[in-house]
Amino acid sequence: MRIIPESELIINADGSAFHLHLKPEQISDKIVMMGDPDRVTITASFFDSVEQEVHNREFHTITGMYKGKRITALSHGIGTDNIDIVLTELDALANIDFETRSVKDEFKPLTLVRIGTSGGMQPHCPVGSYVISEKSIGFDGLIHYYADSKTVREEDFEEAFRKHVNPSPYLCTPYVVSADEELVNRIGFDMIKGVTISAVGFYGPQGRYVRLPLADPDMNTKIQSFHYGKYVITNYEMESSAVAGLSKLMGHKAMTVCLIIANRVTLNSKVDYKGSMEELIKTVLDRV
Ligand SMILES: O=P(O)(O)O[C@H]1O[C@H](CO)[C@@H](O)[C@H]1O
Ligand SMILES: O=c1cc[nH]c(=O)[nH]1
Repeated sequence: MRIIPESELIINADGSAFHLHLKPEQISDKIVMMGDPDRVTITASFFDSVEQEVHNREFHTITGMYKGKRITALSHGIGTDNIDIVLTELDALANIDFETRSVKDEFKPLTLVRIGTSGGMQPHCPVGSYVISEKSIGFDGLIHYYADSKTVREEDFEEAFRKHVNPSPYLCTPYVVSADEELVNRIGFDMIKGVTISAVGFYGPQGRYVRLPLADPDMNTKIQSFHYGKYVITNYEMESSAVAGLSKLMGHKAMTVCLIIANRVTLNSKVDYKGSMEELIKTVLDRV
């Protein structure tokens, strides 16, 4: 039996996971996740009762009951680097015995749904629409740090994308992963399904030119014209690739659904999106 050293999985003095500050009994196996800590408060406002509320850094967690289901709402902050922390600690909370520091005999699968905001890359993903990341293309490179990424990556799709977009060799090699099919069909049956790019930033890495000129000003034109079978790239956000990829490697079910708050084709955006976000959250809570 492997004992995981203290330095590799840091457990706080109160028995909680290092960053999330959560103890194993404080999370449900149904988890909804979002970048914004305030979105967790909004999510919990729909709960019938609240059992736990924990804050640390950008990680805000509330566990409660919603229509007879125990659900955890948790904020992950921005970026796939945060997803590495959140997914590893959630998986540890579910599947590692914090007393013995060893992997439990029985695997506990988690269901993880990220409810995010996103930028639409096609005319059929206007501001206000809900887009499911059926597949994600990670520009982040996180998955390449873990063994067996080949088992969850879609290499033919990756190759076709690389040929079409011809990314600079200085960037991470883009990887392609799919969300959990059953979850996508259950939660997103009436929503737009597409392919999402998880970028490593909001501005230059998503082709936004504010003051600094871009290294590849044609990147978004190439992305918008890319086709692979029935698939086109629908939207940009910053976490879905790592959520889908790490969850698949760990054996959990995961998907991302986003509210489109900017459209990069029509060049418009909406900053007052609270109502549409509340509707999306309630829909996910009903279906998860
Ligand atoms: O609204 P959230 O869930 O944070 O998602 C999107 O918004 C942030 C950027 O503004 C990134 O985290 C991106 O993925
Ligand atoms: O354009 C957008 C909007 C929200 N989040 C992103 O990452 N990009």
